Amino acid sequence: MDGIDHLADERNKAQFDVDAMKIVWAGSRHAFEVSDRISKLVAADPGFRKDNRPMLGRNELFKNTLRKAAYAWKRIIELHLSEEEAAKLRFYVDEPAYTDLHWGMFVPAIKGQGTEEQQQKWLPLAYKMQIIGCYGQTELGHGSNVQGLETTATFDPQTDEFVIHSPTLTSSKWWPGGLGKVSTHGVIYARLITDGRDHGVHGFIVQLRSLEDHSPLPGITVGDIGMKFGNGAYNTMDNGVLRFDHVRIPRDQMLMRVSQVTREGKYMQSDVPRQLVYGTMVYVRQTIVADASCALSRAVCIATRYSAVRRQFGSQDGGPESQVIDYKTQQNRLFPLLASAYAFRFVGEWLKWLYTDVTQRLQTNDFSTLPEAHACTAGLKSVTTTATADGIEECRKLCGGHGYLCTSGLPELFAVYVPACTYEGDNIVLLLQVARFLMKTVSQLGSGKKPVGTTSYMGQIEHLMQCRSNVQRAEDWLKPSAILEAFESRAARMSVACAQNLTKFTNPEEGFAELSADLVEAAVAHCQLIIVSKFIEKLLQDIPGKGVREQLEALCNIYALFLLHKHQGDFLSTGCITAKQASLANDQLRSLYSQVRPNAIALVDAFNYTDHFLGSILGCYDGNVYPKLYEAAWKDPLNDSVVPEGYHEYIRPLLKQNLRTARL
Ligand SMILES: CCCCCCCCCCCCCCCCCCCCCC(=O)SCCNC(=O)CCNC(=O)[C@H](O)C(C)(C)COP(=O)(O)OP(=O)(O)OC[C@H]1O[C@@H](n2cnc3c(N)ncnc32)[C@H](O)[C@@H]1OP(=O)(O)O
Ligand SMILES: Cc1cc2nc3c(=O)[nH]c(=O)nc-3n(C[C@H](O)[C@H](O)[C@H](O)COP(=O)(O)OP(=O)(O)OC[C@H]3O[C@@H](n4cnc5c(N)ncnc54)[C@H](O)[C@@H]3O)c2cc1C
Repeated sequence: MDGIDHLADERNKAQFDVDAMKIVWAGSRHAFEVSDRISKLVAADPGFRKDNRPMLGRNELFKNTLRKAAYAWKRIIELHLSEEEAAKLRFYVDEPAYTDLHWGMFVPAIKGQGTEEQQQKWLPLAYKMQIIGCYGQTELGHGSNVQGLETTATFDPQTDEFVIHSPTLTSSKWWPGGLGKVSTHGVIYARLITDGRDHGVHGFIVQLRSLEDHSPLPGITVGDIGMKFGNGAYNTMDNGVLRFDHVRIPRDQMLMRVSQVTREGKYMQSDVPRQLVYGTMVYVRQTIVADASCALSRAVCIATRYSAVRRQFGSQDGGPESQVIDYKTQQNRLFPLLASAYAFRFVGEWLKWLYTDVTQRLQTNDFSTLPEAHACTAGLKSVTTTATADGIEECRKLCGGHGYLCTSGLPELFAVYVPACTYEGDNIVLLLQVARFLMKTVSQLGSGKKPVGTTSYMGQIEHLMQCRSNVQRAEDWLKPSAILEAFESRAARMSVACAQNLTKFTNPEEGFAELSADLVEAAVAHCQLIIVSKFIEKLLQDIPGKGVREQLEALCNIYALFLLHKHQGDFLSTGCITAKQASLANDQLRSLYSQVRPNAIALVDAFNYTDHFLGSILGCYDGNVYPKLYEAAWKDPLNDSVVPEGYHEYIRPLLKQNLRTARL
């Protein structure tokens, strides 16, 4: 606007090499270069404009999304983008659309659960988008309880077909993204019935709409489920409702990697565990952890830049007022979120590695790490999305009144992000899965079976049950060993306490239900330990760039000590630390905030977000907030006329009537 960088002084204060940090954030130089190039390409293309989203009605908004998705595909083809580049392009276009489900769930479901033959048949069509697919699992009556789904797929040996049917209202598919108006096909989850026997839930590829004129095929009723939370926001997505009336599909459209139905109608199970039917969810949960770091870093970037621009109180001798970022209360709310964004980035990287590893093992029929992969993806999805949704809302408050304006970008980000706490598994339901895994691990401790992976700390259970932290000075909390011991003993003691309480119940399931709130807390403690320990492990790697390691160490300590402060009750009640040590941790935290303060703007610059992607006046790179806010206000449709529409109908008569009343 005025070409001046209003945050230049802040950028000059940085004590580290921001370009080197950009590479750490991106994961590698290659990832950085791809991300940088594609984000700029999207930002420069008017076809991807998004600032008008909150003003559009549903039909207009949806059509606009269809246009953008088609345009994105055209650009992907024209520019010969690789799979990685195309995924980045969709990410930077930053508009939820049916393509998320097509690429994010439909394709992975066929890859993970289809046989070689099925993959060869369906994947090329999906890759070219000659068919568009969704993931049709949740029903009106059941989402969390997958085993409770009611849709049926009954084998008809006469015709070698399955008959897909919705027997009740509650069996209507409800929520699948992309289903409402776009998908031509779906991976539909239904109870498999052969010869009168129910074999539980399996996946089937079902064509839903004609490839000629897009009308629903016979026996299929399909539509959108209606407006969702927040204007614009997730309403770009056509979450759908779907009912089947005895729809017939060929037998070879059941996804048959896990189990098969023969021509004669015989049900056969491979030696693959049945939980692989849930494999797509494990995959998506892993990607959601990486998405959490993106969404949180985006909100934190906005709040940090604006906190450096915004001044309130504290003027001395007519000088400028204080930047709100200098208030310790602001730092105490903002810097742990900045640290969390980095923490989630690194745990996301690790989880991707774990997922790749388990996938490779599955290919050789090694299923040994599947339970841990399930527990880690479920638990980390839950903990990171909860913290991110809360964090985005905190960032809105950190921006004061202006944070409530759509032009801050925060209301829309919150509205789009918050269902992540529910979709792909309700966060509490997922933590209960982690708790089951932990109780199993604790119960096996005496059996000589060594806990491995993320539960290997339980191998030193005797030490962890009685150790006392030896922190004596605030600086002692900077030692990774002190932090790890405190987090490990807290997690171990909470799990063991739950396990001991469970033994008081004759019926273990009753006990589990009664103690579920405590079990969820134990699961959170375990997941937070994973995040802290993966951040510490990241610091053991070679980290080039002046001052980069020091900044990451400070952020790692902030993340850990902030959690320790927030969950003091756990640490104190389990006797892992004393009240004095808790207070020392808090002292250390304050001093870490002072260390991070001069680097705060550079630390958010390292995310390398374009102004287009951020979509926020408060977070714009040059910090020139006020003129931009002022100018944007005048662009609101309400300001198209000076006297509003409706004046003559509703305002003028009121004013006249008031005059008459006043004269009386
Ligand atoms: C506009 C502005 C800007 C834009 C800005 C953008 C910025 C922000 C960016 C945001 C962008 C986002 C983009 C992403 C797109 C996403 C789109 C949304 C997609 C959402 C899709 C969905 O929402 S799709 C449906 C997901 N729906 C669930 O998620 C159901 C949960 N419900 C279950 O998942 C099961 O129901 C549940 C509970 C396990 C019990 O299952 P159950 O009853 O069968 O099993 P049991 O509990 O009895 O467990 C028996 C044994 O199975 C073991 N086990 C269980 N699960 C296992 C597994 N998965 N793998 C291995 N093992 C497993 C367990 O550990 C036990 O093991 P053991 O026997 O050894 O103890
Ligand atoms: C935006 C969005 C997009 C979605 N996209 C898709 C999609 O593409 N495909 C698809 O198939 N589905 C999709 N879903 C559905 C989603 O996966 C489910 O909503 C989710 O799994 C939660 O299930 P539910 O709605 O049945 O919640 P419920 O289980 O009914 O949850 C209600 C409450 O009950 C609690 N609760 C439930 N069970 C237990 C328990 N055992 N113990 C303690 N508390 C419990 C929960 O914590 C929650 O507080 C989407 C949902 C949303 C919001």
